Amino acid sequence: MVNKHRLKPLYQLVVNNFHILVILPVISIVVLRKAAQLGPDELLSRFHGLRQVHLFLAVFLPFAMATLYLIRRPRSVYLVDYACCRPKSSCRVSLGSCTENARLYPYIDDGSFRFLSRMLERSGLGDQTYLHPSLHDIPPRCSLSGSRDEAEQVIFAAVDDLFAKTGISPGEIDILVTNCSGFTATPTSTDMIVNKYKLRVDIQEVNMSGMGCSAGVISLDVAKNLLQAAPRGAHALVVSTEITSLINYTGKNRTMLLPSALFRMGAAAVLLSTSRSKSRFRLKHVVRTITAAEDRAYQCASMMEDDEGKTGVHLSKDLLPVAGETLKANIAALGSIVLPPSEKLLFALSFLARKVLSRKIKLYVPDFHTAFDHFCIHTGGRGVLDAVQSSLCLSDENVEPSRMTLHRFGNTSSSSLWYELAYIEAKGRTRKGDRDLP
Ligand SMILES: CC(C)(COP(=O)(O)OP(=O)(O)OC[C@H]1O[C@@H](n2cnc3c(N)ncnc32)[C@H](O)[C@@H]1OP(=O)(O)O)[C@@H](O)C(=O)NCCC(=O)NCCSC(=O)CC(=O)O
Repeated sequence: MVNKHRLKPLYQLVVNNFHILVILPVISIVVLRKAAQLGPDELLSRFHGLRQVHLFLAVFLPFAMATLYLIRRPRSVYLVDYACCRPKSSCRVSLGSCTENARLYPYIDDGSFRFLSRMLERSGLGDQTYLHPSLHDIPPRCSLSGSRDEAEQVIFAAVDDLFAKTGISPGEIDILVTNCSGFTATPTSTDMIVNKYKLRVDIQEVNMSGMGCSAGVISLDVAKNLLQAAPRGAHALVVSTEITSLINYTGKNRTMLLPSALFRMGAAAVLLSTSRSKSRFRLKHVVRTITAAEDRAYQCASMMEDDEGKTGVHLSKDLLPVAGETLKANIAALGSIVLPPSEKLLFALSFLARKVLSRKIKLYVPDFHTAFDHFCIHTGGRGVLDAVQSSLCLSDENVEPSRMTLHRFGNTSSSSLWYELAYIEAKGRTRKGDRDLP
């Protein structure tokens, strides 16, 4: 019997190197046969027959086209370094203390308490995640000043660390992009950073809110686009965070109780540049997939009031399937750019077979290990990680950085992928040339 595991590397070798293994030899054979048919005298006389203008065009045109391509292609964007906030140890909360506190909240009934404690148990969070001190109180004290304090704590800790790591001075920052879904105060978090670090008056700043965990990657894309339009060597500072202490839901709606079991304090600061010097990573592709046009996707995570007028964040049960479908669409778009021809061909064949032969034929799930060495999957909750692992056929080792980040830091929303990258690096798993999927 043919061993599938031995056959696949051979198949990949042939398909991925088709041009070297097949096309180049075929062209060489055709050219050599033609040359042999003509003979050396005929070849020489044809060569002498070439006019200077032909030779000039043969050399100049490819050279001119290559130069034009190099001038017009978008500048590469590099990730100089990144830093993740580790909140003060006084902010640490164990699952036990979360449960004990919840039992004492005056507004929580038995049903809500049982649900919350079960969700805490099943969430995938460990005993060392962080919440702002205002949420340690019984009942929690949620206020604008508390949230501003949380924002300052996590953002400044991450940015201080980044400046210290990179040795860059605040005056060298040209672009500032921040994202935080729930906390949108005036002055904004970008102004908070400008004021604290006395950034230049002419920096370009963008402050994004309400965009959830996806905003981390969207911020990178915005910073990348701004950098490509800025003078060469410019620097962009991207700060991603979620502030947990603005709202504490006091109602009984389960979909709105769930966030308090999952979301935790955290932030990451990232320095990007179009200069390669001192950079650690290259930002290769950013693919956005926006599904807000569909009502089900639009409504799956929203800040709202329940029937009793109590404000909270509603996480619909549809969120998991919607996230799965969106991820699939996003990966398909990304896959068409990054996957090797061997995987694209298998996918195309399974797609054709499904269309032409039978709908029972399963679509081939590409082997993403052929395009990526590490996976940073958003730590949405244990259920999110389980679903992504099974739909992308990832190994336990692939999702370990996400599970460990969820365990250690909880769902820190848009900053979670940087904590995962930090985990991968701390474990010494990255090598030069590795490719990461955030
Ligand atoms: C919460 C979980 C860890 C629970 O794990 P379980 O294995 O117990 O899950 P389960 O599916 O069996 O569900 C257990 C019980 O919880 C209930 N349940 C599950 N999801 C619910 C929801 N969204 N609202 C209300 N109830 C919910 C189920 O009905 C069930 O109740 P019963 O047993 O009574 O029938 C998991 O379901 C999970 O990770 N869900 C995804 C959480 C999520 O939406 N994350 C994304 C956050 S947004 C985000 O991350 C983006 C951002 O940052 O902006």
